[in-house]
Amino acid sequence: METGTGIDLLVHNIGTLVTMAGKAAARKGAEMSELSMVSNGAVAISEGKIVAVGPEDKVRAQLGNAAIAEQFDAGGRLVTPGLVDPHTHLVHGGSREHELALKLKGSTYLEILAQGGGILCTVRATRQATEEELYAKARRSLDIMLLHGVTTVEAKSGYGLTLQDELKQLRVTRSLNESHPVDMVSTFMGAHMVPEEYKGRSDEFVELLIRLMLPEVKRLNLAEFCDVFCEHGVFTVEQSERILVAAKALGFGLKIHADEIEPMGGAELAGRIGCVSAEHLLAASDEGLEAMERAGVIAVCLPATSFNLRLTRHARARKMIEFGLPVALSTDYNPGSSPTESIQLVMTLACLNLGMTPEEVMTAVTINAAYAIGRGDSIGSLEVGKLGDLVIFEANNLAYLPYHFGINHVNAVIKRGKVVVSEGSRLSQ
Ligand SMILES: N=CN[C@@H](CCC(=O)O)C(=O)O
Ligand SMILES: [Zn+2]
Repeated sequence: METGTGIDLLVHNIGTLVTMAGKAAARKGAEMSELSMVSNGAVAISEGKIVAVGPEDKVRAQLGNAAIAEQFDAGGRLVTPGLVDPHTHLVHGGSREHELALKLKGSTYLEILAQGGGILCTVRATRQATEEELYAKARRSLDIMLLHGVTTVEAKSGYGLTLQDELKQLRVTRSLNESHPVDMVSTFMGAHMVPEEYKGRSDEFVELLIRLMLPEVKRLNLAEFCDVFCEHGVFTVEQSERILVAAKALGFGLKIHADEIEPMGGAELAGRIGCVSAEHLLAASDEGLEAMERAGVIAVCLPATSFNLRLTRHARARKMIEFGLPVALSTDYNPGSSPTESIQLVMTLACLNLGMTPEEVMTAVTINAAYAIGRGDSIGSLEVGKLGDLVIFEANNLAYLPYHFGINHVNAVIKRGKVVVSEGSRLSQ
């Protein structure tokens, strides 16, 4: 640390500090269990970034006589990097609680969709909503995410499916990024569904996406990634490839909802065209997972979705880790298949249903999630130069978080060096 640098915030008296410090890449295999933990730790933050981190005595020695503007006593608690939610459908109109009764009567997700419900129901509600209404609803969900320890969120469009309605969703994400403490990463997902007005003409809609929507979203700089729902009855592998290859040529990073329900070859496609991440993957083949591993694609598993869809099959996270794939976790927050903002619930489900250990889960919601949205160089671990994004948990060990489930363990959240949640439930913005 440079002598004379003033410290804006010193977080001290940390019982267990999970730094996630390590190699500058997504963690795979046994690396997913290496968390670089420190006992009796401290973190010093200046101008939003970490300037010193480690055992408290060493951090204090490093700070020397530097002025410390504010101190935060962590009270011996567990402190981790700010959690990262790398896959959400945050901005949308309406809700779909009526689908619960259909589900209980045995209707599947794809059956509800084929009957004009599901995503198409939310498309109608999103088209009807004003930008202000969408903003207010998404902001409430973003507050809940922050209260649960999430400091960076990816958000997809895909409930507009016309240029104007997609841009409306994307502008809401941009406004949230500008006005809310949580940092947003924006993804264009015009290929979330074929809209009703293009029923039976999906190739024409694919052309519209490629010729009109993608270039316009790029021109307005409203999204960094492009995502496609590659699934039976939605977009084929061939259509998904055309859209993603066009997006790549425009400079978008690529994501794909792959092999969620039916084995389609989506994981193979993700490897072939170099997606940054592939999501869901419940039905992905061994060959698909190997193709992803060779291309360095991050597997984003969404256990709240398989739980909520009452699926007996889950993403094969253990196999993925064995294959050397970096695994990330996310809520997949959306009004249909995963109406929850709670990343902490996801952490429990990842242990119980995917067989991941608490250490692997922590890696998956921090550093690997950060790499899944292209932010591995600035968030996801507590290292000098990275953002001062920290969560103070009402716990003194890692396993306690997934073990004691269904409640919010957050005591406080620090975003870019500012205390934005304190005493577990107060938003101090
Ligand atoms: N599978 C596709 N898209 C979302 C669900 C969206 C919805 O049902 O509204 C998902 O990732 O689960
Ligand atoms: Zn999704």
